[in-house]
Amino acid sequence: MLFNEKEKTLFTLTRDDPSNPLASYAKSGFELDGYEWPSVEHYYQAMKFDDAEYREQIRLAAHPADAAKLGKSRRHQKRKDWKKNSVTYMTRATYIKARSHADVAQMLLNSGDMEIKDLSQYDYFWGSGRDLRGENAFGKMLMGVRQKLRKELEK
Ligand SMILES: Nc1c(N[C@@H]2O[C@H](COP(=O)(O)O)[C@@H](O)[C@H]2O)[nH]c(=O)[nH]c1=O
Repeated sequence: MLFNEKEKTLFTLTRDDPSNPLASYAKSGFELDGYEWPSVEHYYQAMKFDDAEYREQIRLAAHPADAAKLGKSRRHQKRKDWKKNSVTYMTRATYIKARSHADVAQMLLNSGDMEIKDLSQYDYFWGSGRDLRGENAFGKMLMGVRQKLRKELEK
């Protein structure tokens, strides 16, 4: 049946689902650049800014959603090179999270060669948008990290 085949080749999630270990909102902490980060989202949002004090405020946010809100503030200027580097920061944090939590790495590796899609309806960059034609940058990033983890296992 077509439906079943589709199920086998597609792995879906949404970036802001704290209950999914692969989401950036998952509360799986890790250490990076000399600090403890409560989630990938905290790190990603903090890295938007040069202002160390504001970064620290984001790092200490109670919930990934609060970190995201602070990251969207128009009162604080984002780094000029942010758009160019945003995917790199999301990738770095996700990779370090997976290296710090064996169960997260395993979950990603268990997805095999399935296409990973972020189904976020309102996000045409990280997600797939309402019409599923979005960039799916979050899903692509996860597939890249999966590839890297797999290569490291082969060594
Ligand atoms: N980071 C990014 C975009 N982010 C866009 O801005 C929204 C909020 O961004 P964020 O806080 O980064 O998740 C996000 O939902 C997405 O639509 N867009 C792009 O073309 N290229 C990027 O590199």
